[in-house]
Amino acid sequence: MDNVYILNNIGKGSVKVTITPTQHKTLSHLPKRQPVDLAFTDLTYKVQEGRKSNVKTILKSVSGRLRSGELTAIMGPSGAGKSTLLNILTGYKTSGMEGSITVNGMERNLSSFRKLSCYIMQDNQLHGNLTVEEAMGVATSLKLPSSTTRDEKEMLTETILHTLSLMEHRKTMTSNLSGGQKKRLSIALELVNNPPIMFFDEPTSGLDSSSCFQCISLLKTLASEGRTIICTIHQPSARLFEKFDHLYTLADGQCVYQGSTGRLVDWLGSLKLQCPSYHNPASFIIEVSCGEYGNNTGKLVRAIDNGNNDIRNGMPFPDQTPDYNNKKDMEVSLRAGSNWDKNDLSQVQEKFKDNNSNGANGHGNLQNGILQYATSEVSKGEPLSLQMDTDKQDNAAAALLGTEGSPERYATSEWKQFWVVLKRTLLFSRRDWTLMYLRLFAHILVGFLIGALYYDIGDDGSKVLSNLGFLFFNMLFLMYTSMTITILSFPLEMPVLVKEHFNRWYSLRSYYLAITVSDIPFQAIFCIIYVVIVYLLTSQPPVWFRFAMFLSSCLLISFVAQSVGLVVGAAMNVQNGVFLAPVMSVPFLLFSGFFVSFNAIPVYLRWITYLSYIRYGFEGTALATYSFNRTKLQCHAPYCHFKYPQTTLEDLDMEDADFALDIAALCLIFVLLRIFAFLFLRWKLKSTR
Ligand SMILES: Nc1ncnc2c1ncn2[C@@H]1O[C@H](COP(=O)(O)OP(=O)(O)OP(=O)(O)O)[C@@H](O)[C@H]1O
Repeated sequence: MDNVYILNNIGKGSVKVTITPTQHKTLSHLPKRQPVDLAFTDLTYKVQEGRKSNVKTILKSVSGRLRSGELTAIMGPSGAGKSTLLNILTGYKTSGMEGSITVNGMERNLSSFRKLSCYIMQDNQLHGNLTVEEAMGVATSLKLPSSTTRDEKEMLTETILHTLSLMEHRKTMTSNLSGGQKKRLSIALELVNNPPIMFFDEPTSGLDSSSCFQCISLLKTLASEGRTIICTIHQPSARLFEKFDHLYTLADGQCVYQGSTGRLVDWLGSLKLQCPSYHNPASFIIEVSCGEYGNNTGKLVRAIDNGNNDIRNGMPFPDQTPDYNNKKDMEVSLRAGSNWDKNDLSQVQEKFKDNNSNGANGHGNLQNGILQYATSEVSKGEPLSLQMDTDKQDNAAAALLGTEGSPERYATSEWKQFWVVLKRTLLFSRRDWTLMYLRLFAHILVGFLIGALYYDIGDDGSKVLSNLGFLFFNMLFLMYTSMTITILSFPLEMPVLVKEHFNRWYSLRSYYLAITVSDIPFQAIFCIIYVVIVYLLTSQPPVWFRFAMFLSSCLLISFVAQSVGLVVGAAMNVQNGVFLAPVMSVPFLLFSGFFVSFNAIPVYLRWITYLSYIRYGFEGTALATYSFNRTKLQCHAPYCHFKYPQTTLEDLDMEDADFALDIAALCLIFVLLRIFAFLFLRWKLKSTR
């Protein structure tokens, strides 16, 4: 409320002055979401180490409560298990885990949970070739339902950018943003659909102290609007530490402290661990956990029962799980608003009691975003459920029960996702100098070089062997250019894909289809330019149908090689891919029919020729050049052995070869490789988790 002051202005009577308190930047245009509390009980995480059945226990039956409206720090010495705990809570890691994780008192359903949460990883995982505004455009297109209008999306983008102080950088390429700005952009992108739970892996890493403070202040604001904000952090400064509401500390995979940051020193004092005056409590708890004051881990773990006990009363946290087998409980929960107990203002106040001492704004700050919704509904004095239509009740029930995911896994249809990712990839390609202009330049340059080397040999009966060398070189060039560019560029996409796919921006299918389709037109244009140059300069038969056959063989070879690049890029990293792909191509080159004709290959090795896509391409271009009753070639030498094209085909063992079969084989290999690449990609996504 505005404060009105009456000031006496000497000689002119009184003047009324209105002082409006500074407004917090708010996120009032975000979609409304329900607040969410997260609890975990007896969480154990084990990994298999080495080949032998050595099992390493990383998290040892830890428990904890992470509440909405609070900024929680997960701290601990290096190797204590912070990242592991975060990965498990986000659902990023699922195998090897035991124990229970509940969301608002209900057993977590991972599919529903991933729609409620977002995970912002340590390295910002942003596409460098987009401006801030474009990146936000992609996020709003993918993360908001299609029913959202363009104006609404723009307003939302503006609000978020304004709140996160990125408005003046909206035209800046993300690659040119500072570390702190990149971090804020990562948050801005995920804020689009207003997830009630946000996880951050070391959000302050790589930032200077001022940016660290800004970043944590921002997280604090997000939390004070009702979100559950959880982040791992390495030893924050005292000023930064004060910003956190809740602290969860791990040592050697066990919980040594869980509670408000304000109570930490007293709690440790009660266990005879006095924090020296003027010492940063955050450093002190880490030092204690590291054993610098003796071995106190066991004592701390027991005092808090490994995270089971509430330090406020030393008692175990109450069990919040409602009995949803009981239909009545379920009805009561939905109807009387008990499912959203967090919407009960009195409970919100209760929750924030602990933080008021800690400088938190309590519910005074909860005007916007999540709790605005909650409190406004309650303030009307009606139970929330009475204001929900039947559909909403069903959805709420499904989400709570976790028995079935909401019918829509993603905010938009797969067609829309495909279209948005395709447009984004085309934009990158246009802006990527290496990908586009260097490739174009290479095709033109090599085209003219080959044209000059094999100039006018196409119709010369004495130079047929050179012409076959030219045909083989075409295969080699097109194969390597399209394969290596994919091997080099595709793995770089992986971290962004992992983040965006995990945060439910799009399905892997739509992403894969979009990137598969996006490079085909460019590859086709480069290949056509190259083929036109070499075909004309080397004087291959000037017949349209032969040119079309020649071109289609070359096009298919480059598409197939690109697919090989995708398979390799999806299955391994750049270093391995760049070495292995050319090495693996050697057998295909040897069995292409250029070095050894089919009949000369030992019978037991002939099967390899059927797998060699180079063979089909080489055969296709050879048939386009010498088959289909081509008339005899010119001969400017005393004797031309290959004057008759039929002789060339006989020497190559291609007299019975079928061009249609070559094309069909290339198409089949193309489709199979694309399917393999998809399967590898899916496996890679799972295995990185
Ligand atoms: N897949 C794995 N195989 C073997 N050990 C693992 C595996 N994953 C994690 N660890 C071990 O588990 C322990 C906890 O790892 P984690 O990354 O969670 O620690 P952290 O607390 O985040 O450390 P830091 O602060 O240094 O990042 C470490 O000792 C680590 O070596």
